[in-house]
Amino acid sequence: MNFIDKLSAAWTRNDSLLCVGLDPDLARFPTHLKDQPDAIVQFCKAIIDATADLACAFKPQIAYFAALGAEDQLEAICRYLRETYPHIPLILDAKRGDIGATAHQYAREAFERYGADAVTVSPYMGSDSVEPYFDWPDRGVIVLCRTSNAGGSDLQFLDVGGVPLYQHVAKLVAEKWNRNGQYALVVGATFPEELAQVRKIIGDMPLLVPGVGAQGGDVAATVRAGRTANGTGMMINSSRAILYAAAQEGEDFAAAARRVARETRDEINRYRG
Ligand SMILES: O=c1ccn([C@@H]2O[C@H](COP(=O)(O)O)[C@@H](O)[C@H]2O)c(=O)[nH]1
Repeated sequence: MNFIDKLSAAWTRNDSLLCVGLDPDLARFPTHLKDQPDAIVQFCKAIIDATADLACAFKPQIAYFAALGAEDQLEAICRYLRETYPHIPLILDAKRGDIGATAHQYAREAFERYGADAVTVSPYMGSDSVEPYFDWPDRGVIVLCRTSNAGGSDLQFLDVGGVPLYQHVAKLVAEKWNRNGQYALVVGATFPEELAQVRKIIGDMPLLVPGVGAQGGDVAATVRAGRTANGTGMMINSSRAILYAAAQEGEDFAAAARRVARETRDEINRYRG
C-alpha cells in the first residue's frame, strides 16, 4: 500500500485527522524515566500506545533524536511503529534538501534506515533535489510550503510576479512534481487564509498542518480552510501539547496525553463536515 492509500485508510479507521508529533525532550520527561538509558524509547512507546487509536499518523522530529546522538532510539521507535501499528503512517520530519546525489542518501535514510512512509523536504533547491525520491514511488514526500512560524513569511510571502512565493511552491508541486501522486505539502495552522489559498491550488492533495496546540493555531479555522470536499485531506499535527499534557509530576503522562489527543481529535472532527 502506498503512503496516500495508507493515510486515507487511517483517516477512516480512526476517524481522525490528528497527527501525533514525537518531539522527545528529556528535560520535560517524568523523573522516573529521565535516568533510564532508553528513556526516549520508553516515553515514545507509551505515547504511541496511548494514542494509536486516535491518530491518522505519527511524526517523529529527527532533531530531537540526533541532538542527543539517539538515532538508535529513533530506529527502535520506528521499528516498533512499523511492527505494532503498520496501518498508521510514519512521517519522518527531517526537512531535507540537497543536490541529487546527497538527496538520494537522505531518501535512503528516511525510507530504508527508518522505514518511514513519508519524509518532509524543503523545496528551496528545486526539481533535481527531489528527483531521487521518485525511486521510492510508494513513499510520501511532504514539501514545505507555508510554514507555521512567523519568520516563514520572510521568504514564503515574497511577491514573485504578483503571486507570493508559497503559492508558486504549491503550483509547482501540484502541477509538476506530483507525477506519481506521492506528494503532500506543509502548511501551518497558524495561517488559515493561506491554507485556504493552497487548498484551492492543489485540489485534494494531502496537507501536513502543524501549529495547533502549543503554537496556538485555531482548530476550527484550520479545518474549515484545509479540509477537502469529503472532510479529510489533512494531517493536523500536535506535538508538545500532547506529549507534555501531564500537569504535575506523578501524573500518568500517557493517560494525560491520551486525554488531550482525544480532545484534539474530537475538536477537529466537529468542523470536518
Ligand atoms: O511549519 C512547520 C513545520 C514543521 N513543524 C514541526 O511540527 C512540530 C510542531 O510541534 P508543536 O509542539 O505542536 O508546536 C515540530 O516538530 C516542528 O518542528 C512546525 O512546527 N511548523
